[in-house]
Amino acid sequence: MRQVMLSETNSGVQRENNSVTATGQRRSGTSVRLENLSKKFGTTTAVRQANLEIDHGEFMTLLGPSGCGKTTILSMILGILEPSEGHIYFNNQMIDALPMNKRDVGMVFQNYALFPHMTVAKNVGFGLEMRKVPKKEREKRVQEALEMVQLSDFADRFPKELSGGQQQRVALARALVIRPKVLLLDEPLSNLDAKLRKEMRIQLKKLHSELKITTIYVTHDQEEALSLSTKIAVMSNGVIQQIGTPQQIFLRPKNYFVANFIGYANFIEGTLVDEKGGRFLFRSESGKELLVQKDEHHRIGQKVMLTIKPENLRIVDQDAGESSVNVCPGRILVSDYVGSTTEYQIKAEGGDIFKVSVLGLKSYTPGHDVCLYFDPDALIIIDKELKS
Ligand SMILES: Nc1ncnc2c1ncn2[C@@H]1O[C@H](COP(=O)(O)OP(=O)(O)OP(=O)(O)O)[C@@H](O)[C@H]1O
Repeated sequence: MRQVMLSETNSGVQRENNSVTATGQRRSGTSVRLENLSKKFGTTTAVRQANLEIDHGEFMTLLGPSGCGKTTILSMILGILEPSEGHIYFNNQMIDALPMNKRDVGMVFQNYALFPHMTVAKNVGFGLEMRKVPKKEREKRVQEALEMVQLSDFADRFPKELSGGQQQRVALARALVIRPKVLLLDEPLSNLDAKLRKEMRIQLKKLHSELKITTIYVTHDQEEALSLSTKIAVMSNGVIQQIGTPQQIFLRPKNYFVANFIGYANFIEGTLVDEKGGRFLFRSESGKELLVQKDEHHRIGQKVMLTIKPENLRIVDQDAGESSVNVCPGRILVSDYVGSTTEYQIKAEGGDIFKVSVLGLKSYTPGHDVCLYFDPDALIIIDKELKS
């Protein structure tokens, strides 16, 4: 996270697909493309060969743990950091040489960085004042921006007279008032409490569907990413591991890192040994055989991992399932009632421990013998190796 002043307007880059909303805000249609973008700080490679296409009006989230290079990517798009390699394009025009004040990019930071001695209206209008926008036009645009974030009645207050959520909305208005072609949001909700985060999330979503500004959002919170984004790029160690819609990422993680990061808790290593009834036959390292749905990315003979979510792994009675396909005997180790669900840890035959989440009160206590049912359609084949 860094703290920088907002960017300027009047880009030298050609504008495309821009129309004006009822409130005068430009519906911005700028595509952003990163091509083999890398950034090195001495011996640290913060971003490695990032390739990313962000369509007009898309809400793209960079999702990953602390230090994986998310802010570094935003900083290169904003223009405060120069890439070590690669290029950035807005509407298919390379902007590498375009200075920050010509990129027409708005940015909101985690710590909002409002000027404490200025009123809300002054804070929002500051960027326009710097750009010498005439007073009348400035006042009109400040009013519009405050309307967008529902803070019209707060124009004369000072930041210290606002709640955290309201301050963050001022920061958003300050970014929107310049009518940016691209909006960069760096963990903008992380300083807010859980309730406010949710409220702001809904507001951000509404605002994006109204304004359709191409938005790049940075977070390490998977729920936020899944709820807000039209696309997600999951990152680890400076490398983009997977790009897809929230559904694709959530239902079809590609590798161990992505699956683990978004909450798949059970992993089994083994090999795809055969094909049976239109499914792959998988043999785990402990010898357990499981049928799993086929996908076009894997082939027989390949060493892979299977993963399944705790809520998709089922507990069945021992008698019911002993001889059935994809059923494995096990013993309850831990049962933990946590509100609407009970979380079990079950030691399966062969020694692997699985997590199972079941709706409702607990039915089994530790020591109870059960069987686990691995639904072939809920088992997902992932790669063991990360992209590096
Ligand atoms: N100016 C700098 N000089 C040296 N190393 C840096 C600099 N800025 C970032 N880094 C390093 O680059 C890597 C990526 O940092 P970056 O801030 O992009 O991560 P991030 O994913 O945004 O993390 P966070 O979620 O904690 O903000 C980290 O290892 C960080 O220490």
